[in-house]
Amino acid sequence: MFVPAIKGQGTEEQQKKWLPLAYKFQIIGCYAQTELGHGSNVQGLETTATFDPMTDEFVIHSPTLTSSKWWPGGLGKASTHAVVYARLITEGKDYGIHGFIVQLRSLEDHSPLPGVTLGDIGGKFGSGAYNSMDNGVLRFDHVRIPRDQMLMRLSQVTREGKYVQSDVPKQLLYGTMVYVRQSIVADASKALSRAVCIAVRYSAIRKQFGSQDGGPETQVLNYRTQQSRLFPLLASAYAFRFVGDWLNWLYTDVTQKLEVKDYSTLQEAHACTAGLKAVTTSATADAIEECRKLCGGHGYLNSSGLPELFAVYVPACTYEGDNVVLLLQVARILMKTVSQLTSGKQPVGTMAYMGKVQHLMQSKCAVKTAEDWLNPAFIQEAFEARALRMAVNCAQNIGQASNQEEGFYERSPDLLEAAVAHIQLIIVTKFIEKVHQDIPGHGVKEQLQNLCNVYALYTLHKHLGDFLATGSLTPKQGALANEQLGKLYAQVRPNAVALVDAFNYTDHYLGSVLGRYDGNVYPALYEEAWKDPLNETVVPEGYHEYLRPLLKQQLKLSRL
Ligand SMILES: CC/C=C\C/C=C\C/C=C\C/C=C\C/C=C\C/C=C\CC/C=C/C(=O)SCCNC(=O)CCNC(=O)[C@H](O)C(C)(C)COP(=O)(O)OP(=O)(O)OC[C@H]1O[C@@H](n2cnc3c(N)ncnc32)[C@H](O)[C@@H]1OP(=O)(O)O
Ligand SMILES: Cc1cc2nc3c(=O)[nH]c(=O)nc-3n(C[C@H](O)[C@H](O)[C@H](O)COP(=O)(O)OP(=O)(O)OC[C@H]3O[C@@H](n4cnc5c(N)ncnc54)[C@H](O)[C@@H]3O)c2cc1C
Repeated sequence: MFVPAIKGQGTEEQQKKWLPLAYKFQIIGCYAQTELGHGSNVQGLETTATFDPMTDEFVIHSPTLTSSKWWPGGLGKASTHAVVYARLITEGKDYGIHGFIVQLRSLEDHSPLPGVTLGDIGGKFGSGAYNSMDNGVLRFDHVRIPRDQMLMRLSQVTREGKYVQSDVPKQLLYGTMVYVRQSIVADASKALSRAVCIAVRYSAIRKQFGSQDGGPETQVLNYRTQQSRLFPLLASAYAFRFVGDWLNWLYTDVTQKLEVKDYSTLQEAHACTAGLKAVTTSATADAIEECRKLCGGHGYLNSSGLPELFAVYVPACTYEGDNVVLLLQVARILMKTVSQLTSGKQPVGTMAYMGKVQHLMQSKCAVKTAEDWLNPAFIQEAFEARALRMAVNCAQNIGQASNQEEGFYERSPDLLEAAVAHIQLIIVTKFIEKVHQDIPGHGVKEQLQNLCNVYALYTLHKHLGDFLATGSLTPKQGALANEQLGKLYAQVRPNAVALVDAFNYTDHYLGSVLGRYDGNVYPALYEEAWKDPLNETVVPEGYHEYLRPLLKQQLKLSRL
């Protein structure tokens, strides 16, 4: 995040000076934005950067305990420098949050520079899983940096202390977060596909019940309940991969447009990265835990690989923007778009469907049979109608409040659901678009088509209440979707293992005795148990101190 911050907010001169140092690890940087008192509310940060025209320097200061920087990854032990976000004050005026490059530690002996207090914030969730990351705390006591270490692409402070705003939108200050959020979506698919690979392979090996005439028991993968829990997660792993690829394209496109001062897609990039980050990370965190349960008792062992994956993954719901806060950003943009519909302004990009408001508010889904749900046009329209109607309902309810802000506050739980519906529509749309493309490999397209339908119909089934409440579907059509879903699971089953093998993960990368490619699960579990440090001694350390006195007492009593 140090590098993208300098790339996005630094001038060419600043990039030339700092980036080569960072690339060659001659300096190590971190992204110091969040404070003890404020993370989500960036405009509420308290650290100050006051310009001193006498010395041509900024004075970086932490005025309160709550202004201590708190969380930056790499800050605790490793970083020599940070991009610090602070309130810029010049000529007695507060100009709000800006980025500054600040050296924290000596390049000679790594000791903190004068006026800098720093350290690690302590152990984190999951007994050690994420603790290889040194998340840090940082305080400044009037630390001076040269004026040219303010990141000056978006605005400048002159030698005399005049504040000058460039002709670029100030939201570009948040650009680093947009960049990381888009990368988190692709990473969600990676984490989810790891968990699913473990659960699918193990479910093909694990057998319970169902033995007839002394024959083999049933592979748990053949149980309909196992399929209905696992295959939607498999489909989600593919869905997030495709939407992640698309988001990466969108981000590249926006970046190219920004270079020629075209800011027209900035809002679209913000809404899509924020919303997709929120929906994919929440779904992935839940899915990893579901995969643990799908692996029964053995899933709870560290050697299954799932506990560590979960512990490392769950903070993704919080870092780079709390998921609820991000979805409310999407909701704000949805409400803005709905309010502009009457003025004739045509929505664009992923909001374009809202332009069909007249049709979608009244359309009736034409599905009559379960097979009809295999038609992507029906799926697409059902998701569009649900998302648009939820957004319009929210807008109408907000309109009845005494003022917009109050209405938004009161309706925020509904707004959250409307934002999720909009984002799920994007995921479904991008999956449908993907399977319409030429896909090489015999039969691959057909498998992806199945997974696309599973993702869409499972999402529909899970959120059926939304579809019914908005009148986008009838209860009968909801039941037909569920019927079709069951048939799709049966079609996915024969290829389930191949569909996770296709992720091409090595055993080393998976780190799971349950997810081994060769399926040799039981010998591996047995062998792994003997590696437990508790098994280094046959008689445990505490035996003489704690167990023996108890046992001897029992022995004495039994002899009486
Ligand atoms: C064994 C191993 C096991 C497992 C491994 C397996 C798998 C791997 C697992 C995990 C790894 C996965 C991924 C790793 C990849 C990367 C992550 C790595 C580390 C994470 C490091 C984390 C870093 C951080 O967290 S940095 C801090 C992040 N902080 C935030 O996100 C703060 C959130 N808050 C905000 O963004 C803002 O405060 C706000 C909420 C948006 C509010 O802004 P503001 O107060 O200005 O107010 P408004 O809402 O009114 O907005 C004003 C205006 O601006 C527009 N806007 C807002 N944001 C943006 C934006 N980003 N871009 C463009 N425009 C924006 C907004 O729409 C308004 O516009 P209008 O004025 O037009 O309405
Ligand atoms: C592992 C990890 C790594 C991190 N790395 C970095 C880093 O490198 N650099 C950095 O600067 N920061 C980093 N962070 C900090 C991270 O970005 C913040 O923790 C995150 O943005 C959430 O902010 P918060 O902690 O202030 O949560 P809060 O905003 O305090 O959230 C608490 C609760 O309040 C709710 N809430 C908050 N505001 C609203 C609202 N307006 N409406 C409704 N509900 C609301 C949230 O949904 C949540 O339930 C990291 C955090 C973690 C966990």
